[in-house]
Amino acid sequence: MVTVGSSVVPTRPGWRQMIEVDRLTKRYGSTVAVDDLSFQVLPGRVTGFLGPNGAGKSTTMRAVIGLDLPTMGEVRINGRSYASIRRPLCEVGALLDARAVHAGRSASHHLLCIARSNGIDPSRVSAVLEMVGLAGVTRRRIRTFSLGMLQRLGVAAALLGNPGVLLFDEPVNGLDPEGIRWIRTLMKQLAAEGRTVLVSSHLMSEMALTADHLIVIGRGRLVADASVAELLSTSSRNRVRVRSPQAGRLSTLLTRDQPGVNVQSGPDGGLEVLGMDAPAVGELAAAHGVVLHELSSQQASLEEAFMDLTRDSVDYRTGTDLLSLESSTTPTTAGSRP
Ligand SMILES: Nc1ncnc2c1ncn2[C@@H]1O[C@H](COP(=O)(O)OP(=O)(O)OP(=O)(O)O)[C@@H](O)[C@H]1O
Repeated sequence: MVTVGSSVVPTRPGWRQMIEVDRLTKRYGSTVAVDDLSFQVLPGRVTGFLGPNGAGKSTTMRAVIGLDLPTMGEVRINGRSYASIRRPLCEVGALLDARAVHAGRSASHHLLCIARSNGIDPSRVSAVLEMVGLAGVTRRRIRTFSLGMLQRLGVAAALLGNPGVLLFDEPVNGLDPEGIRWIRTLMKQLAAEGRTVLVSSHLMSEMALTADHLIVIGRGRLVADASVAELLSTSSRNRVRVRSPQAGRLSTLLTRDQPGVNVQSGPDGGLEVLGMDAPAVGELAAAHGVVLHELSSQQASLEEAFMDLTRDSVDYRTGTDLLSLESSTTPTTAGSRP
């Protein structure tokens, strides 16, 4: 049984911690993985960490927990470096690589070893295994675990010290729909308890449901630091759908003398208008006596907004992607920057 709730993980008044990434640069030889990156992750909300493949998300997360030393800049957790925290697992929990476990151990032995070496009460082991839904397989060797089970075990390890700061790198990888839903609920619950939650994912639809705030990076640099709503509202793919028995005339009116307005025909004879909001379309139609049968604002999806934002920082692109970019008529929109 999966249990997520404040009855299992009590709220602690000390959970007002924040992660500060301050002018972080990380180079591996000639590769600049992270490039003068600054942002803050605040408590009480789920912060999604997005970026194309190779953008530097994992490197940044590793730097937060001291696994990678910055080439320049620093990362602070509540004002201190990870190395200076006396009992790190009780302040910061992280799931970065679910496969990085001793496969010959059982789930409970694995967690017990971590608990012992970090001065954590061993009673937490059964508590966290219960929380992540692995209570029925505590004695099974980890080598028999599926990827989804490994992810759950990694989440259990991150929660072991009941920390106020949590980092999850692609936690839904390998999870089934029930598992994805469970992770979503868990993230929100942890944030609602006042913790600081940073989670990376490539699943935009999932991020749209889970995150309150987004940090988007591309080629190691900050692209956007904004709420989900702000980010969606700035997308150039926001459009107005309009249907009219005088569609041809309306289309001419919309594009005539209106720089930046783009009108496309939909399959049902409707029009999709980019570069103008719904009230302006309605007023223009009314001023010229054009009858409207439908007028609605269509918001871009997070995936569309993400594609806009990161268009210039995608390192790996297929031929099909290139074709669709070339045929795209909409300009790139930058999100709000701090
Ligand atoms: N240990 C390393 N040695 C050399 N290069 C590395 C190392 N770790 C990461 N890189 C490089 O740094 C860049 C950023 O990688 P990173 O894994 O942080 O990106 P990411 O955003 O997490 O990518 P993905 O979404 O594909 O997981 C990439 O070009 C990667 O090849």
